[in-house]
Amino acid sequence: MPLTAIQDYFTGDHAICYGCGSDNAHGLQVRTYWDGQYGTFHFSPQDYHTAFPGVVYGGLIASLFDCHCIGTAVAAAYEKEGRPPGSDPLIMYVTANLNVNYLRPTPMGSELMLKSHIIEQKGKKTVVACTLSADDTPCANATVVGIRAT
Ligand SMILES: CCCCC/C=C\C/C=C\C/C=C\C/C=C\CCCC(=O)SCCNC(=O)CCNC(=O)[C@H](O)C(C)(C)COP(=O)(O)OP(=O)(O)OC[C@H]1O[C@@H](n2cnc3c(N)ncnc32)[C@H](O)[C@@H]1OP(=O)(O)O
Repeated sequence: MPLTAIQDYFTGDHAICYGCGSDNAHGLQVRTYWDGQYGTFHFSPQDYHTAFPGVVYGGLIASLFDCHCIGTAVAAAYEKEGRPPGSDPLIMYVTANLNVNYLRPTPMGSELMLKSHIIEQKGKKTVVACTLSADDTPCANATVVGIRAT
């Protein structure tokens, strides 16, 4: 597992994203650690991330999937080109499609783990799959279609 998340290489206009921008003090600070096969991210929901008593808000979960999967697409694209992550010219993807399945209520009070992998890299399109687990139990999964923007 790398010590630096892919989002930590983003600067300036690329660091303001609500989901993953390091310069966005109100953001979620999603961080994707790509090991060449999987992207991993841990997140601890706060009290204000609640939907129902004891249950994490689903829109938050969608946002975590969104930026973690785009981060996975970016990291995998650097690897495919044989370039160090974050090197210029910067590789960036945007979300074309985000599909979430909520399998069971995601509990508050547990650290969530998101684990992503690449389904397809073809031209400017990358498809990423991801599972969100709490206490080793899958609570939601997602597929994200990312399109290369830069
Ligand atoms: C909005 C982007 C502006 C430019 C951004 C530039 C730099 C970014 C700057 C800062 C960002 C920094 C950090 C951010 C990190 C993470 C961001 C979080 C993610 C987001 O928050 S990001 C915001 C939400 N996001 C949008 O605001 C996108 C709005 N949208 C569009 O800008 C276009 O819609 C676009 C570009 C998506 C596609 O336009 P296009 O013309 O390139 O597409 P095209 O027709 O060529 O299709 C090519 C292949 O994509 C497939 N494809 C296309 N659309 C699809 C869909 N909806 N579902 C499934 N597959 C789809 C086709 O089927 C084909 O696949 P195939 O090749 O296999 O046939």
